Amino acid sequence: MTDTLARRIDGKAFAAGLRARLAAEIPSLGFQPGLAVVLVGEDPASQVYVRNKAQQTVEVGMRSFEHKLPAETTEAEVLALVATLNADPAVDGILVQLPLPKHIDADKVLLTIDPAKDVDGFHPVNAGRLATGANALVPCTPLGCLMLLQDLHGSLAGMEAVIVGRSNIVGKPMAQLLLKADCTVTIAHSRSRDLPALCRRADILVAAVGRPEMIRGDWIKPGATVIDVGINRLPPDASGKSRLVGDVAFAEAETVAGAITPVPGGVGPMTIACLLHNTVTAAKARRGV
Ligand SMILES: Nc1nc2c(c(=O)[nH]1)N[C@@H](CN(C=O)c1ccc(C(=O)N[C@@H](CCC(=O)O)C(=O)O)cc1)CN2
Repeated sequence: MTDTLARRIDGKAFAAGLRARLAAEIPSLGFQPGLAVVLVGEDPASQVYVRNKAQQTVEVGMRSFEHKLPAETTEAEVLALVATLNADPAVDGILVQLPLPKHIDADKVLLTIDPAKDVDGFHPVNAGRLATGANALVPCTPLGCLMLLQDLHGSLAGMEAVIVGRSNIVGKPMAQLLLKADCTVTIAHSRSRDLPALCRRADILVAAVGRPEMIRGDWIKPGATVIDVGINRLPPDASGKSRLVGDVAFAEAETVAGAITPVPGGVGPMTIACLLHNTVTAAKARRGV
């Protein structure tokens, strides 16, 4: 524990700055990039995220195409919609909001998206490009984490990074990005031996496990930078209020860490800002700009 509290990394402000830079760039492109977002079903959190995506897309000066489909939509219908969007010249980016209803195979849907329009960066072609160091569309959440880290530290070369979580959406691409930035990278997970000791090695600790407040203060190396990707809504307390917490026990962690992302207001807002960034990247690449 240290006398001073960790610096709070303000993802909300950084995301606003990124959106402002995109809004300034878009009029000079000579064309208007378009983003199509597909939502299947009525998951309340997904509805909010999709609404925010559409609103922010328009705010930065791009075209937004929203496709809201009922929960009983068949897999074949979703695949047909993706095929139509692949062929639509006004659409530069396609995002299918996750999670999908259980009767739809998400991997099959993601595989159908044209890799050049895959602004989520989830298609195996983009995952492979990222892994081999080629130009790729990079998953938005880890890209946002990298931007925050580089803004804070400049070069990350030589730093010891530990990522807790091995998902295709966050853990694995985060590891590739940090490796590319010359960090020494460990991916830890639920079966890792002595997780607290592994975490204590980290100059950069990325928590992406989806378990509320699992990473405790005494798992953190004094002065480390902690990036909390978790967004967990706790059940309502006695007063009826529900609270959003990360995968890190924030009150403990901020007495040990050097810098930390809060939840909310840390990594979350970067996800949508990076989606807009990826759409502009995809739009330029499709036109050879
Ligand atoms: N196709 C995708 N599906 C999902 C992704 C994704 O990147 N692509 N990520 C998440 C959800 N998500 C965007 O889709 C997302 C999550 C959280 C936030 C955010 O700004 N969170 C706020 C808090 C919001 C709240 O109050 O609930 C914060 O952390 O400050 C934005 C986007 C799963 N699906």
